[in-house]
Amino acid sequence: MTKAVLQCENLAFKYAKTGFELRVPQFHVDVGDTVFLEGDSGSGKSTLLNLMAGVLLPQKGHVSLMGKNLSELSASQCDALRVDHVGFLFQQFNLLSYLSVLENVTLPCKFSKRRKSHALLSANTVEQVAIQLLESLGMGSYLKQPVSTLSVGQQQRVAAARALIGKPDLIIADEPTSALDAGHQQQFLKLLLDQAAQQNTAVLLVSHDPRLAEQCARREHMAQWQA
Ligand SMILES: Nc1ncnc2c1ncn2[C@@H]1O[C@H](COP(=O)(O)OP(=O)(O)OP(=O)(O)O)[C@@H](O)[C@H]1O
Repeated sequence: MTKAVLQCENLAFKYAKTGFELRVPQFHVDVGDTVFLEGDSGSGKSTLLNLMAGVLLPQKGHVSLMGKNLSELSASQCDALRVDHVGFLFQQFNLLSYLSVLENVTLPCKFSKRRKSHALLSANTVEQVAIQLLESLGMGSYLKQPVSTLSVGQQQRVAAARALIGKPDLIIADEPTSALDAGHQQQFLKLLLDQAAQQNTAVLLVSHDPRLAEQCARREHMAQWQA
């Protein structure tokens, strides 16, 4: 049986201020899955991602991560579950500018014992694992460099290595290629998906750009859930 990493069931969420409402009867990401979630601007992608991360809680239904209902967890339990099982890759990268490339990539292993112990299955130190990941993403010559001195495309690959380290069960990538030109978008996505496939990490790719769907196994559209 395929196991869901992430599952939304009968989800209903409404912002009191604007009245925008999202209803998601059923959505799931399975182990090793690659799902492309597309939607126009304002269709509720960020809202759904916040629900999936437990940052927003639904008024009805639930989101489960690794079989655990996020609405039943305390904020600290939710944070711990998220860092253990999910790597995030955002449009703005969220890298720490005062840290080196290597320090940024090893960060999740400082916050998650699980990610650290997974990383240490394939090498003696988390730094060695970070170097392997950075090399596979073509960033092996930039290890000690402060991230503030890198190009946008290079920062994107550092952020990808950070999301991948310690074999999380899922990577949530929100418009991760928006700062790249079309050729580099496909190339970056291929690197990310190849690496994720090697370590059996599922990827949920959220974007308004349908060209990115080609490399994913499944495709879902926000329009199906519009109230
Ligand atoms: N904090 C909030 N309070 C009230 N309404 C909100 C809030 N955040 C978003 N909305 C509304 O919810 C709707 C969906 O917004 P959301 O940011 O989830 O869409 P999106 O698909 O991520 O858009 P984009 O692609 O432009 O980032 C919009 O109509 C927006 O005005």
